[in-house]
This record gives sequence, structure tokens and C-alpha cells, in this order.
Amino acid sequence: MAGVTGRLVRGWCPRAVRRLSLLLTSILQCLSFTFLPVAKFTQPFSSLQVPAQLHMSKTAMGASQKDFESAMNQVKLLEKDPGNEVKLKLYALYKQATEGPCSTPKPGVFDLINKAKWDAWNALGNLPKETARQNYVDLVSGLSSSSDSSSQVKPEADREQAGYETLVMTSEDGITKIMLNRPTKMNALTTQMYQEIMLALEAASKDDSTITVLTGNGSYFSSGNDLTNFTHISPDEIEEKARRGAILLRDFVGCFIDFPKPLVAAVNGPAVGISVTILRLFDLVYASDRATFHTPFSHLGQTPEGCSSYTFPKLMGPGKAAEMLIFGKKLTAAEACAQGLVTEVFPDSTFQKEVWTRLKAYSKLPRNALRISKQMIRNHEKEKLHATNAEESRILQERWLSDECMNAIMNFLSRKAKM
Ligand SMILES: CCCCCCCCCCC/C=C/C(=O)SCCNC(=O)CCNC(=O)[C@H](O)C(C)(C)COP(=O)(O)OP(=O)(O)OC[C@H]1O[C@@H](n2cnc3c(N)ncnc32)[C@H](O)[C@@H]1OP(=O)(O)O
Repeated sequence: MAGVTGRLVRGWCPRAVRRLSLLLTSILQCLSFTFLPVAKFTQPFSSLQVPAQLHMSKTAMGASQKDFESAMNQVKLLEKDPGNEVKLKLYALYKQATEGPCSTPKPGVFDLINKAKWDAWNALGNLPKETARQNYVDLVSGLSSSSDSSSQVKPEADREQAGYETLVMTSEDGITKIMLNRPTKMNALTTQMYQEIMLALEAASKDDSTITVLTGNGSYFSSGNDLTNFTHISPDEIEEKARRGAILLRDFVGCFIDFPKPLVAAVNGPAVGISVTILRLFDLVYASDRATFHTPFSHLGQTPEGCSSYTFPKLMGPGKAAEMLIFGKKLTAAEACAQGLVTEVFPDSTFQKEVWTRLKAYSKLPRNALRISKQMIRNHEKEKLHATNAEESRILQERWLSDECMNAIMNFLSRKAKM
């Protein structure tokens, strides 16, 4: 502990070092609930226990409520502590499922445990209660089956992580793959999907894999923000939704800025909007020759995000960046590669085989060396990226309230309705 603190604060005065050391020690003590015996681990998460009113109304409820209750009971019977990350996820899903979106005041910065719980709940945004209930049940079922007996645990090779509705997350050969999984909607990103991607990245950052890969299922990589995120909002809600949308956007992009391991995009098909802009935050971008790169922000009355207002001009020069980000010019994979946005293009027919063969070889390299090198390359810019992200999110929050943006979204949705 003292060694860690010492390394962190080399060059500081001894009093400051002592204070920081004390602070870190108390933080670690606060977080030590990880090591509580399993029988007690719900204690700091007491609301995981089944409240009486849920039992009372059980008969009037559907099957999924029954599943939910049984999942809550299974949590208490778990033999192995699932770890803080999972406990926070369970807590957040439980609160969302029973109380809806987080609306309680944020605890103070030093109230570490309650703040972590509040953050986890608040991060679920407007996830519907039913979805939260289902996600809770799926998550517990994954935990129960993995603690049932070691013979039932699937081999590492194809283990699929439970708890995601819009993604498929797998770990194999030192590679964690996060696959966007709404192929019939061209992997358009719903608010639930943003949340799940953040959770998946958080999990991938801590698992024992070497490389993390984001890809899409079906013909598209992603068609960007799901424009139905703007629907079913009453006029008196719009400002609050825009505010929450901006926080979601900032947190989502922030996860990519801070991701600590080598991050690879396997762009299997066309990419639109935010699925293009975040690419600059990846370490490698492999694209099928069928992929295209389109950022029609102005057409939607919107403005760039994903730090692209900073990274794109820096990468390709202000003229080429303007063509993409202001005028919505769509690039082919070859053009995106020539601009440096894509690392390498592969023929679509051999894309999967070539990319995964390459990544499997890379994943055998020394894990810590890869991680440290990535951080050395990325750390120079982190502060600037976070500042850009905050500014882009703030500006978009205003844009979403503009007539230009609302009209453009109505056009897209009414075009659909006419078909
Ligand atoms: C108050 C606000 C809170 C908001 C919170 C947001 C938080 C983060 C915001 C981040 C900002 C991001 C910005 C962007 O990403 S901008 C880019 C947005 N994307 C688009 O404009 C693309 C729109 N889609 C299309 O143009 C076409 O669908 C596409 C070219 C992608 C494919 O065309 P094609 O003809 O091949 O296929 P279809 O159009 O028939 O699509 C099949 C079905 O999929 C649905 N679909 C596809 N993409 C989207 C999308 N982005 N949003 C919603 N729906 C999408 C499409 O409607 C079809 O559905 P149906 O089969 O049901 O009709």
C-alpha cells in the first residue's frame, strides 16, 4: 500500500504523502466489503432482500415477477461471493426493476459505498422496469449456474457472459468479444445498449483477456444512435431527457477514452454516426471492404461527438474532417484507410477469418506489456479527450432541443411510417 502510494506521489511533500496514504487506506477499508463472507454479502445491499409487499402481491403478478423473486432468493444462496462489480449490477437492476429510474440525491464523494451504488443505479438511465427485472434474472441465473458445480461451467473457449440483452459477450483465446446484437435494426444503439456496452467494457477491462474487440452481428457494424431514442417524449420531459442523454453520451464515450487494454474494432459492415466517431479511440480498426463510414450529423440537425471534433481534424486535416463531420460525406473503407481512420481493410469474404487469425496471434503477446504500451500511447491525450467529450455532449444537449434536430428525426421516422 505504502509502495503504491509512494509511486503515485513521487515528488510530493511527506505530509501530503501521509495524508494521501491515509485516504487511500480508508478507501480500501471502505471497499473491503468484497471480502465479507458470502452469507453476509448482501448486507451493504440490503435492498436486494425481498420486500414484504412484493410477496404479498405475488399471485397477481406474471411469470417474470415470479422469476424475479426466485432470482432474489437464489442470490442469498450463492456459495461464492460474486464480487463487487456484480453486486453493484444486481443492486442497480433490483432498484431499477422495483423503483424505476434513480431519482434520489447523489451521495457525497466520501460516502464511497453509497455513491458506487447510486452511480450503478443512475447509470441504468431509463431502462424499463421489465427489462431491468429480466436482466436481473439473467444475471442471477448466470451466477447460479457457474457456482452450481465446476463440471457445469462451460469451457473458457466459448463462455458467453449472461446479463446482456442487446449484446453477445464472449471470451476465447485471450480475446473478449463484445458483439452488438440488434441485426434487424442494423445494430442501432438504444439507451439500453449504451448502458450494456459500458457494463461490458467495464467487465472486459477487469477480466483476464488480453485484447477486447467490438464488432456487429449481421450486415451492419452499427447505424449509430437509435433515432427512436427521441420518441415517446412529452414536451415537459424533453429538457430532462436531453440532460440525461448528454450524461449518457459523456459517460459512454468516457469508457472508450479510459479503456485500459488494447481495444480493437472489427468493422464488419457500414458504420454510421457515433459508431464512426468513436473509432479513433480504438487502438486498431479492421474493416471489411463492404464497410462505409458515414457521419450525417448536419442532416440530423446535430453536431459531432465521440471526440471527433478534435480527433478527426488532427488525423486527416481540417478539410477532410469537414467533409465528413460538417457535410456528411460517406467514406468507403479504402478511403477511411487512406485517411488513417481504418488500420487495414480485408475482403468481406475472408474478413472474419483473417481478422480473428491476426487477433489470436496478437493475444498471445505478453499481456502487461501490451496494456502498458497502450496506456503510454493514449495517456498524452486523455485530458484533452475528456474535455472535448464534455464540450461535445454539452453542445448536443442543446442541439437535441432544436427545431432542426426534431424535424430531421421526424422526417426519418415518418419516412419509415410511409413505407
Ligand atoms: C432527448 C434525447 C436523448 C437521446 C439520447 C442519446 C444518447 C447518445 C447520442 C449519441 C449521438 C449519436 C449520434 C449518431 O449516431 S447520428 C447517426 C444516427 N443514425 C442515422 O441517422 C441512421 C438512420 N438509419 C438509416 O439511415 C437507415 O436505416 C440505414 C442507412 C442505416 C439502413 O437503411 P436500409 O434501407 O438498409 O435499412 P432500413 O432503413 O430499412 O433499416 C432496417 C430497420 O432498422 C431500423 N433502423 C436502422 N437504423 C436505425 C437508427 N439509427 N435508428 C432507428 N432505427 C433504425 C429501420 O428503421 C428499420 O426498422 P423497421 O424494420 O422497423 O422499419
